[in-house]
Amino acid sequence: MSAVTTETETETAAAPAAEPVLQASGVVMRFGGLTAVNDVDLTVRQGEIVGLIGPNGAGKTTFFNCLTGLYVPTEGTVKYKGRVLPPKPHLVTQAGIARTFQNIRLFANMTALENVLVGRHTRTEEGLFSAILRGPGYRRAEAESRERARELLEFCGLGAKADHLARNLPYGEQRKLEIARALASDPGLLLLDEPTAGMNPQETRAAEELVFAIRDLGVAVLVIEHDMKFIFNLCDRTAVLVQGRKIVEGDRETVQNDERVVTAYLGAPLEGTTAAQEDGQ
Ligand SMILES: Nc1ncnc2c1ncn2[C@@H]1O[C@H](COP(=O)(O)OP(=O)(O)OP(=O)(O)O)[C@@H](O)[C@H]1O
Repeated sequence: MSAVTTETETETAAAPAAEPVLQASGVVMRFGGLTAVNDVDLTVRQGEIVGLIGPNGAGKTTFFNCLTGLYVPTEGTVKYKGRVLPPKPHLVTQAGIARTFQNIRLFANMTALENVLVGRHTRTEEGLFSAILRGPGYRRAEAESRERARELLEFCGLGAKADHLARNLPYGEQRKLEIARALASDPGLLLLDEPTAGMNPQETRAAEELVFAIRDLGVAVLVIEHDMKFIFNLCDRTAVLVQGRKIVEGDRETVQNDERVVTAYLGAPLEGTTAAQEDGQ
């Protein structure tokens, strides 16, 4: 190789070194006699969008809860950027993992901007006294937070809705607001739990673009979805959970052609497969 390295060569050489952002190893979650998550390993690397699919009750949300400190796994470890995560949700957020929920959890009587500001608090350093005294440090931090919150609303397509109450936003926009709020904590990894549930097809396509844009910001994404077309359009890799176990993980072809996956979905071809083939993908 020549001594002069072009930018392209540098990028190509750097690509295989993408660091793991998330490393879940041997994660088990038991509720009494029920093993909801059974010995699951999953790695998400910098720059990746990874899908997590599986039939209802497969353990997907429980696995998310294990990653975000809502549950302490019965067994196994979860590392973020090489460090074992503390099993407390606010510490996980502080470490750099943000999430959205399957059932939207916004502050209904607060504006869109205020909801994003709430998501920002883990990144503001002004303490209680500063807040009470409202000194220059506090005012500066607050102004910066507001500016960042407005940027995030703009980024998520909600720039014109900053002053609307969350409860008055259409469902699809509430989902986007959840994403804006999650991004406010400046995560390195974003976990999305069924981000397109209740969205119409146009909103779903727009959500796809938003997830690509988030990845392009340098945020790795792990997404649970039942919409297979969404998953296969978006994800570099997809893992399939069935009855708590990861039965397969790979690219679109690997997952779609795996007989165990087809069987798990009651023998029906995976939804989205036909559309994808028609697209010639
Ligand atoms: N807190 C809990 N206590 C007892 N059982 C639970 C608890 N949370 C989840 N479960 C059980 O664990 C299993 C996995 O549930 P989970 O919600 O993780 O599945 P899922 O794949 O996310 O399903 P869905 O696609 O329907 O959201 C289910 O049998 C569920 O009833």
